[in-house]
Amino acid sequence: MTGRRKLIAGNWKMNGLKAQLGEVSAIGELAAGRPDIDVALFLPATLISAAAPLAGTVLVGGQDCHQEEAGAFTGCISAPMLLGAGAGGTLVGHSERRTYQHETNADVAAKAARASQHGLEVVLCVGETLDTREQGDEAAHGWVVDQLLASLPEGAGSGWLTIAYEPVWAIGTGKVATPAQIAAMHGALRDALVEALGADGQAMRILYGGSVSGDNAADILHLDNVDGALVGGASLSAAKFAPIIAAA
Ligand SMILES: O=C(CO)COP(=O)(O)O
Repeated sequence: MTGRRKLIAGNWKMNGLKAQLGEVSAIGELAAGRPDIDVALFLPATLISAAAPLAGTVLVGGQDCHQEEAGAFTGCISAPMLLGAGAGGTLVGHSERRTYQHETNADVAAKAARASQHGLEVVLCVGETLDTREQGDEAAHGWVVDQLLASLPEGAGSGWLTIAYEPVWAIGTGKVATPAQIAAMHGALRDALVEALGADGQAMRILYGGSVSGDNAADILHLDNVDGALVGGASLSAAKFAPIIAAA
Protein backbone atom coordinates (compact mmCIF):
# COMPACT_ATOMS: atom_id res chain seq x y z
CA MET A 1 0.00 0.00 0.00
CA THR A 2 1.32 3.41 -0.90
CA GLY A 3 -1.06 5.45 1.22
CA ARG A 4 -1.98 7.42 -1.87
CA ARG A 5 -5.73 7.50 -2.55
CA LYS A 6 -6.64 6.78 -6.15
CA LEU A 7 -8.12 9.67 -8.17
CA ILE A 8 -10.24 9.02 -11.24
CA ALA A 9 -10.66 12.32 -13.07
CA GLY A 10 -12.60 13.24 -16.20
CA ASN A 11 -11.67 16.07 -18.53
CA TRP A 12 -14.59 17.10 -20.72
CA LYS A 13 -12.42 19.49 -22.80
CA MET A 14 -14.61 21.68 -25.08
CA ASN A 15 -17.62 19.38 -24.74
CA GLY A 16 -20.77 19.67 -22.68
CA LEU A 17 -23.94 21.73 -22.73
CA LYS A 18 -26.64 22.00 -20.08
CA ALA A 19 -28.35 19.02 -21.67
CA GLN A 20 -25.42 16.85 -20.48
CA LEU A 21 -25.72 17.81 -16.79
CA GLY A 22 -27.55 14.54 -16.15
CA GLU A 23 -24.20 12.80 -16.74
CA VAL A 24 -22.69 14.82 -13.88
CA SER A 25 -25.46 13.64 -11.52
CA ALA A 26 -25.00 10.06 -12.68
CA ILE A 27 -21.23 10.26 -12.15
CA GLY A 28 -21.95 11.71 -8.69
CA GLU A 29 -23.97 8.57 -7.93
CA LEU A 30 -21.11 6.36 -9.12
CA ALA A 31 -18.71 8.23 -6.84
CA ALA A 32 -21.06 7.84 -3.87
CA GLY A 33 -20.63 4.09 -4.25
CA ARG A 34 -16.81 4.40 -4.03
CA PRO A 35 -15.98 6.37 -0.87
CA ASP A 36 -12.51 4.73 -0.92
CA ILE A 37 -11.37 6.74 -3.98
CA ASP A 38 -11.57 10.35 -5.20
CA VAL A 39 -13.45 11.30 -8.35
CA ALA A 40 -13.14 14.64 -10.17
CA LEU A 41 -14.64 16.22 -13.29
CA PHE A 42 -12.86 19.06 -15.09
CA LEU A 43 -15.71 20.75 -16.91
CA PRO A 44 -16.11 23.67 -19.29
CA ALA A 45 -16.26 26.83 -17.17
CA THR A 46 -19.78 27.51 -18.44
CA LEU A 47 -21.09 24.39 -16.67
CA ILE A 48 -19.34 24.65 -13.30
CA SER A 49 -21.95 26.60 -11.35
CA ALA A 50 -24.78 24.38 -12.57
CA ALA A 51 -22.77 21.16 -12.14
CA ALA A 52 -21.35 21.74 -8.65
CA PRO A 53 -24.64 21.23 -6.77
CA LEU A 54 -25.34 18.02 -8.74
CA ALA A 55 -21.97 16.38 -8.29
CA GLY A 56 -22.15 15.04 -4.73
CA THR A 57 -18.65 14.08 -3.57
CA VAL A 58 -17.17 14.58 -7.04
CA LEU A 59 -14.69 17.46 -7.14
CA VAL A 60 -15.79 19.80 -9.93
CA GLY A 61 -12.97 21.77 -11.50
CA GLY A 62 -12.02 24.04 -14.37
CA GLN A 63 -9.65 23.17 -17.20
CA ASP A 64 -7.31 26.14 -16.85
CA CYS A 65 -6.95 29.29 -14.78
CA HIS A 66 -5.06 32.48 -15.51
CA GLN A 67 -1.96 33.23 -13.46
CA GLU A 68 -3.07 36.78 -12.66
CA GLU A 69 -5.69 37.59 -10.05
CA ALA A 70 -7.78 39.81 -12.36
CA GLY A 71 -7.33 42.31 -15.15
CA ALA A 72 -7.35 43.01 -18.87
CA PHE A 73 -7.16 39.42 -20.16
CA THR A 74 -10.18 39.08 -22.42
CA GLY A 75 -11.64 35.61 -22.49
CA CYS A 76 -9.54 34.27 -19.62
CA ILE A 77 -10.78 32.88 -16.30
CA SER A 78 -9.13 33.56 -12.94
CA ALA A 79 -8.75 31.30 -9.92
CA PRO A 80 -11.18 33.41 -7.84
CA MET A 81 -13.73 33.14 -10.67
CA LEU A 82 -13.45 29.34 -10.67
CA LEU A 83 -13.83 29.28 -6.90
CA GLY A 84 -16.80 31.63 -7.03
CA ALA A 85 -18.50 29.41 -9.60
CA GLY A 86 -18.24 26.46 -7.23
CA ALA A 87 -15.08 24.77 -8.48
CA GLY A 88 -12.79 22.97 -6.07
CA GLY A 89 -9.89 22.56 -8.46
CA THR A 90 -8.43 23.06 -11.91
CA LEU A 91 -6.25 21.42 -14.53
CA VAL A 92 -3.14 23.31 -15.60
CA GLY A 93 -0.70 22.63 -18.40
CA HIS A 94 -2.82 20.26 -20.45
CA SER A 95 -0.97 19.50 -23.70
CA GLU A 96 -3.81 20.99 -25.73
CA ARG A 97 -3.28 24.34 -23.96
CA ARG A 98 0.50 24.05 -24.21
CA THR A 99 0.06 23.49 -27.97
CA TYR A 100 -2.84 25.73 -29.00
CA GLN A 101 -2.47 28.51 -26.40
CA HIS A 102 1.35 28.32 -26.40
CA GLU A 103 1.55 27.98 -22.63
CA THR A 104 5.11 27.63 -21.32
CA ASN A 105 6.36 25.69 -18.30
CA ALA A 106 6.72 29.01 -16.45
CA ASP A 107 3.08 29.90 -17.24
CA VAL A 108 1.98 26.51 -15.96
CA ALA A 109 3.92 26.88 -12.70
CA ALA A 110 2.44 30.36 -12.17
CA LYS A 111 -1.10 29.14 -12.86
CA ALA A 112 -0.69 26.29 -10.38
CA ALA A 113 0.68 28.61 -7.71
CA ARG A 114 -2.19 31.07 -8.19
CA ALA A 115 -4.81 28.33 -8.06
CA SER A 116 -3.36 26.97 -4.83
CA GLN A 117 -3.33 30.43 -3.24
CA HIS A 118 -7.10 30.30 -3.58
CA GLY A 119 -7.37 26.81 -2.15
CA LEU A 120 -8.01 25.04 -5.44
CA GLU A 121 -6.71 21.53 -5.98
CA VAL A 122 -4.51 21.33 -9.07
CA VAL A 123 -3.81 18.58 -11.58
CA LEU A 124 -0.68 19.54 -13.52
CA CYS A 125 -0.25 17.75 -16.85
CA VAL A 126 2.98 16.72 -18.56
CA GLY A 127 3.79 14.45 -21.50
CA GLU A 128 5.94 14.00 -24.55
CA THR A 129 5.10 14.14 -28.26
CA LEU A 130 5.58 11.21 -30.61
CA ASP A 131 8.80 12.76 -31.96
CA THR A 132 10.34 12.68 -28.50
CA ARG A 133 9.09 9.16 -27.75
CA GLU A 134 10.62 7.95 -31.00
CA GLN A 135 14.04 9.08 -29.73
CA GLY A 136 13.79 6.21 -27.23
CA ASP A 137 12.53 5.59 -23.71
CA GLU A 138 15.51 7.19 -21.95
CA ALA A 139 15.15 10.38 -23.98
CA ALA A 140 11.41 10.48 -23.31
CA HIS A 141 11.93 10.03 -19.55
CA GLY A 142 14.50 12.82 -19.45
CA TRP A 143 12.33 15.16 -21.49
CA VAL A 144 9.19 14.66 -19.36
CA VAL A 145 11.12 14.90 -16.07
CA ASP A 146 12.62 18.22 -17.26
CA GLN A 147 9.15 19.45 -18.25
CA LEU A 148 7.76 18.46 -14.84
CA LEU A 149 10.54 20.13 -12.85
CA ALA A 150 10.21 23.32 -14.91
CA SER A 151 6.42 23.34 -14.42
CA LEU A 152 6.40 22.64 -10.67
CA PRO A 153 5.14 25.65 -8.73
CA GLU A 154 6.81 27.17 -5.68
CA GLY A 155 5.54 25.41 -2.59
CA ALA A 156 4.35 22.33 -4.50
CA GLY A 157 2.66 20.02 -2.02
CA SER A 158 0.92 16.66 -2.21
CA GLY A 159 -2.03 18.05 -0.25
CA TRP A 160 -3.15 20.08 -3.24
CA LEU A 161 -1.08 19.07 -6.27
CA THR A 162 -1.44 15.96 -8.45
CA ILE A 163 0.65 15.22 -11.54
CA ALA A 164 -0.89 13.71 -14.69
CA TYR A 165 1.35 12.00 -17.25
CA GLU A 166 -0.38 12.19 -20.62
CA PRO A 167 1.72 11.20 -23.64
CA VAL A 168 0.52 13.53 -26.40
CA TRP A 169 0.55 10.68 -28.92
CA ALA A 170 -1.92 8.70 -26.78
CA ILE A 171 -4.50 11.46 -26.33
CA GLY A 172 -7.69 10.90 -28.28
CA THR A 173 -5.91 8.50 -30.63
CA GLY A 174 -6.94 5.16 -29.17
CA LYS A 175 -3.18 4.41 -28.90
CA VAL A 176 -2.67 3.76 -25.23
CA ALA A 177 0.90 3.58 -23.92
CA THR A 178 1.91 0.04 -22.96
CA PRO A 179 1.89 -0.94 -19.27
CA ALA A 180 5.71 -1.17 -19.42
CA GLN A 181 5.99 2.35 -20.90
CA ILE A 182 3.61 3.76 -18.29
CA ALA A 183 5.31 2.03 -15.34
CA ALA A 184 8.76 3.18 -16.48
CA MET A 185 7.70 6.81 -16.99
CA HIS A 186 5.81 6.95 -13.67
CA GLY A 187 8.88 5.50 -11.95
CA ALA A 188 11.07 8.21 -13.47
CA LEU A 189 8.59 10.91 -12.43
CA ARG A 190 8.39 9.47 -8.90
CA ASP A 191 12.18 9.54 -8.54
CA ALA A 192 12.25 13.16 -9.74
CA LEU A 193 9.47 14.18 -7.33
CA VAL A 194 11.21 12.51 -4.38
CA GLU A 195 14.49 14.20 -5.28
CA ALA A 196 12.76 17.59 -5.57
CA LEU A 197 10.30 17.36 -2.68
CA GLY A 198 11.49 14.58 -0.38
CA ALA A 199 8.79 12.62 1.45
CA ASP A 200 6.11 14.84 -0.05
CA GLY A 201 7.22 13.72 -3.50
CA GLN A 202 6.52 10.16 -2.40
CA ALA A 203 3.01 11.19 -1.29
CA MET A 204 2.13 13.07 -4.51
CA ARG A 205 -0.28 11.32 -6.85
CA ILE A 206 0.71 10.63 -10.45
CA LEU A 207 -2.19 9.91 -12.84
CA TYR A 208 -1.98 8.39 -16.31
CA GLY A 209 -4.01 9.85 -19.17
CA GLY A 210 -4.35 9.01 -22.85
CA SER A 211 -7.06 6.77 -24.35
CA VAL A 212 -8.01 5.25 -20.98
CA SER A 213 -11.19 3.19 -21.31
CA GLY A 214 -13.14 0.50 -19.52
CA ASP A 215 -11.16 -2.05 -21.53
CA ASN A 216 -7.67 -1.03 -20.41
CA ALA A 217 -8.25 0.73 -17.05
CA ALA A 218 -7.63 -2.27 -14.79
CA ASP A 219 -4.26 -3.05 -16.43
CA ILE A 220 -3.13 0.57 -16.02
CA LEU A 221 -4.51 1.40 -12.59
CA HIS A 222 -2.75 -1.47 -10.86
CA LEU A 223 0.74 -0.50 -12.02
CA ASP A 224 3.28 0.79 -9.50
CA ASN A 225 3.18 4.56 -9.14
CA VAL A 226 -0.08 4.90 -11.08
CA ASP A 227 -2.40 6.64 -8.64
CA GLY A 228 -5.35 7.13 -10.94
CA ALA A 229 -6.38 8.24 -14.40
CA LEU A 230 -7.19 11.44 -16.28
CA VAL A 231 -9.83 10.46 -18.80
CA GLY A 232 -11.03 12.44 -21.80
CA GLY A 233 -13.54 10.87 -24.18
CA ALA A 234 -14.64 8.09 -21.83
CA SER A 235 -15.60 10.59 -19.08
CA LEU A 236 -18.32 12.24 -21.15
CA SER A 237 -20.91 9.65 -20.19
CA ALA A 238 -21.48 7.90 -16.87
CA ALA A 239 -21.92 4.62 -18.76
CA LYS A 240 -18.38 4.79 -20.18
CA PHE A 241 -16.84 6.27 -17.01
CA ALA A 242 -18.39 3.62 -14.73
CA PRO A 243 -16.06 0.73 -15.61
CA ILE A 244 -13.01 2.97 -15.10
CA ILE A 245 -14.21 3.95 -11.62
CA ALA A 246 -14.96 0.29 -10.94
CA ALA A 247 -11.42 -0.69 -11.98
CA ALA A 248 -9.78 1.69 -9.48
O1 LIG B 1 -6.32 14.42 -22.68
C1 LIG B 1 -6.88 13.55 -22.01
C2 LIG B 1 -7.41 13.86 -20.69
O2 LIG B 1 -6.95 15.09 -20.23
C3 LIG B 1 -7.06 12.18 -22.54
O3 LIG B 1 -8.05 12.19 -23.50
P1 LIG B 1 -8.61 10.79 -24.08
O4 LIG B 1 -8.94 9.94 -22.87
O5 LIG B 1 -9.80 11.16 -24.89
O6 LIG B 1 -7.49 10.18 -24.87
